[in-house]
Amino acid sequence: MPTPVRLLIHGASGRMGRALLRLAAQRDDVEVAAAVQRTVDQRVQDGIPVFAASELSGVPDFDVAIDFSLPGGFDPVLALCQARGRALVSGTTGLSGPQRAALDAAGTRIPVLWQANFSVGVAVLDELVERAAAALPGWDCDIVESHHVHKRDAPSGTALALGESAARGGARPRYASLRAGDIVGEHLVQFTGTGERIELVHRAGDRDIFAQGALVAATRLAGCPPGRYGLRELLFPARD
Ligand SMILES: NC(=O)C1=CN([C@@H]2O[C@H](COP(=O)(O)OP(=O)(O)OC[C@H]3O[C@@H](n4cnc5c(N)ncnc54)[C@H](OP(=O)(O)O)[C@@H]3O)[C@@H](O)[C@H]2O)C=CC1
Ligand SMILES: O=C(O)C1=N[C@H](C(=O)O)C[C@H](O)C1
Repeated sequence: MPTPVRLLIHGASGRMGRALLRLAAQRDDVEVAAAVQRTVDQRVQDGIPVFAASELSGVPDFDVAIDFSLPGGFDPVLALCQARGRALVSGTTGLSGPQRAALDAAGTRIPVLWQANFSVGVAVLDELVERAAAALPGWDCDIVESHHVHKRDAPSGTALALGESAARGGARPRYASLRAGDIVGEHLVQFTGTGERIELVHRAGDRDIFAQGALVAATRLAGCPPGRYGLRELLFPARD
């Protein structure tokens, strides 16, 4: 049995962080070295040491940090990974242009994977959107995303990433956002011509799909050379 990959879970008390901790506990290829959240009320949880964001420099050694926090928490965890020479998997959305540039720069020193959406279904949707956009010149392209009322960024990271794929295919996407109830995440990409319409839609029913994707990506990123990695090349290595 190979040695488990040691994880730092950053954003541990959040909706995604809780799913990551629960699913990591069910796997034998990872172990959680530490959990980090903005504020701490319990120093140890289920045997895992918990640190406040202000204590980040004191976390024990780890192989890969998994970050699902907020843009305000992103810079410190990226800096920590670079200082320690450790890999980073991040799904935090709403990052600024400079933060995205810092990710690219970090890829020259450590293995880095940032992905707006860690579900397999959205990875496939992304391919379909680019192909549809290329095949439908002149059609309108609208991306409608729906999420729970607690989500802060809009359009969602996924909507923006799908829009980039549509643009690569030649479309000029427009965006609309809906915040309602407890919707986990839905993305509709609609291509409209004259007298006809194509709708490509992905509906996430459970955050576990994102958490599983991030955990698998972390196990594959551990031990990789420095670089800026994509989810598809880690999940489907034979295809890319
Ligand atoms: N790429 C993907 O597949 C997905 C991405 N996301 C993205 O992941 C992020 C988290 O989502 P979600 O779990 O719903 O959010 P939550 O608000 O539920 O959780 C946020 C977490 O980050 C922590 N946090 C907030 N600010 C900081 C900071 N400055 N430093 C360190 N930790 C901080 C919070 O700690 P505390 O509780 O102490 O405030 C909490 O643990 C969002 O950007 C979301 O868009 C979500 C789902 C899937
Ligand atoms: O905040 C969320 O919940 C989600 N955020 C990601 C995004 O911004 O696209 C991914 C997913 O849709 C859930």
